[in-house]
Amino acid sequence: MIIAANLKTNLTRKATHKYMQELDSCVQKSSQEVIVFPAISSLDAYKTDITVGAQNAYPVEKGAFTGEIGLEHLTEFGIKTILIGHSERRHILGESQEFIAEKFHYFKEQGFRIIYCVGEPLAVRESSKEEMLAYLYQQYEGIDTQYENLIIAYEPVWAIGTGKIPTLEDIADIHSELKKKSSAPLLYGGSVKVNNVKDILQVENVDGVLVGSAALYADHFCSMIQAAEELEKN
Ligand SMILES: O=C(CO)COP(=O)(O)O
Repeated sequence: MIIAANLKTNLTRKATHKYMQELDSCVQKSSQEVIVFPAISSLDAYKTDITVGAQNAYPVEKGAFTGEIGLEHLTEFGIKTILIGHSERRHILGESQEFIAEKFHYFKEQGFRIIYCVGEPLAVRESSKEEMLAYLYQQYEGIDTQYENLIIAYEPVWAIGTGKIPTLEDIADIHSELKKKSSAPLLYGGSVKVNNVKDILQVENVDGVLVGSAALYADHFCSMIQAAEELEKN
């Protein structure tokens, strides 16, 4: 399974290096695919089996895009994995579906592994299932759902950072619908914690998790990796 951590705007460079060292010993004993997306200031060529990904980058090699990093800043560290379409980039930073699709196309052309995020806000969730699926499917516009290096992450916006998660039946239902759009590995994200990760990973069509706040502690994230390991062994 794919066990991914999105550290968002957390952990200094020094703290991230300590985090990666602590996590590396846990990952050595695991057959799970572990991906960590550190803060941009902590990108580095870490000596580890953990895949390091970029939470964001501008769809150019380099250029006049103040405040952004481009392909060459990722290549410097051997980074070939990127998160695209996260709800915080959509709803807080205002990235349009058109620009997200442009980013997707650019990093696909560079052969990147892409974790592509989709998810609905609460108001959409509370409407009909048809409306919710229509909203989610709009987030696939301009995206090559057959791209061989694609991973999808379903992250209901109302579950991110709230401690609330859909019922396991709802996760199963939505994941089965999303699998009709793409056979790519499909992760669940949104308030994944040590105490619910095993249940979530056992849901059909859940191929892993994308964890935010609970992954900020290496020991907590390690126990989630171990939970996935135990499930695969049994
Ligand atoms: O946004 C997320 C991962 O990308 C989920 O965040 P939380 O795990 O903090 O809800």
